[in-house]
Amino acid sequence: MIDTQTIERLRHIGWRGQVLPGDGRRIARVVAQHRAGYELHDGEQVFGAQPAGHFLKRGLDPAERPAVGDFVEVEPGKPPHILTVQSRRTVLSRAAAGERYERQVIATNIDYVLVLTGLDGDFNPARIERYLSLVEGSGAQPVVVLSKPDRTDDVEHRIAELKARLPEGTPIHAINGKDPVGAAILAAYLKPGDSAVLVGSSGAGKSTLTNTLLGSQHMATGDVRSHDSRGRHTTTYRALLQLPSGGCLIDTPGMRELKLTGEENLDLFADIEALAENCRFADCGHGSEPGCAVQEALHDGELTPDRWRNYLKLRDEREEQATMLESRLRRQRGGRPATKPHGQRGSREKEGW
Ligand SMILES: Nc1nc2c(ncn2[C@@H]2O[C@H](COP(=O)(O)OP(=O)(O)OP(=O)(O)O)[C@@H](O)[C@H]2O)c(=O)[nH]1
Ligand SMILES: [Zn+2]
Repeated sequence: MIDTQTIERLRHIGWRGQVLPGDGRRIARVVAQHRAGYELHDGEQVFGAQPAGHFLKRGLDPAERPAVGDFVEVEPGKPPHILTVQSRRTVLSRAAAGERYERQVIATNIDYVLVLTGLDGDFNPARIERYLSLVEGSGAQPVVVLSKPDRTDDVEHRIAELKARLPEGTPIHAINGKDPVGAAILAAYLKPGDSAVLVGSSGAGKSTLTNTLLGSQHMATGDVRSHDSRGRHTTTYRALLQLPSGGCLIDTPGMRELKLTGEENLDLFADIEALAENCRFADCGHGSEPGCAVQEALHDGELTPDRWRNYLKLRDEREEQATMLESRLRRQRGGRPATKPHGQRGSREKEGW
């Protein structure tokens, strides 16, 4: 049955497929994942579902299981079952502890990651860089959104500072989160069929901006947490918000609580890593060694001291994190040493990082 209405509805929640499945099966989007199962959205309503047995097989790469953002084929029933995961156009992931280092999928099929930071005292270019490093390689496009421009006299200067620092072409917008006219510029990233997520530290203005983007619709949206024990207006949890501009905002606890733990990959700094390979000595500490390519680049202004420091910080955190993971895994194994000692990456680990 060719059901144009169904296709239309799915388009609104970001589906780009062409053909609906037969046999009474349907397509829906994963909007939340719990221990007890999945929450799916079909463009109209939210319903629960269980993964089919083959997703639970031991040894299956966890990245192959349904994840938030996935479009899945569902078999009706009580409960409905997720049969297949449609191919993903983008995958946001991070390294995670498990039996070995592996990628944990955070969200899929996200077109834009809006990285939100206040221009007030919270302004922190290094943190923005870290968020971008998380987005690197996902296929999603990062967009830097600077909120609270009304809280500083320094907007132009801070934007210039960021521009100099971030990869060329990264969009940067200063937007008062309470101003619908200003926020309208983000419609470019929230067009019909686009999916975006909003990330940023607590208080950056995510809820404020979300409500502004939702406009008059925001009170009418479903899935609002019905009771709030604290009795005050807090962020209502709505996993998938369909915006008036036609795009949708995926608002998952997984993204909201996204902590930067040093697990990010450092692709953003690939140029620095490449640079360091030109040092005369293979074990160059990039201090006062002769023939150090990093020192030379710093001297020439090719590499800014800020960026170099941030790179070193991220690299150290990553090493620290790896050491912690390693000892945790060793404890889990009952004290046996790791099969792959820290610092000696096998091909699997390399993929993971
Ligand atoms: N002056 C000004 N205040 C803003 C702006 N955007 C947000 N705020 C204020 O900043 C505070 C925090 O905003 P929220 O939207 O709750 O921040 P959040 O990122 O959702 O925070 P969490 O829910 O903790 O993750 C609120 O008091 C907002 O009114 C802005 O552009 N200008
Ligand atoms: Zn060097």
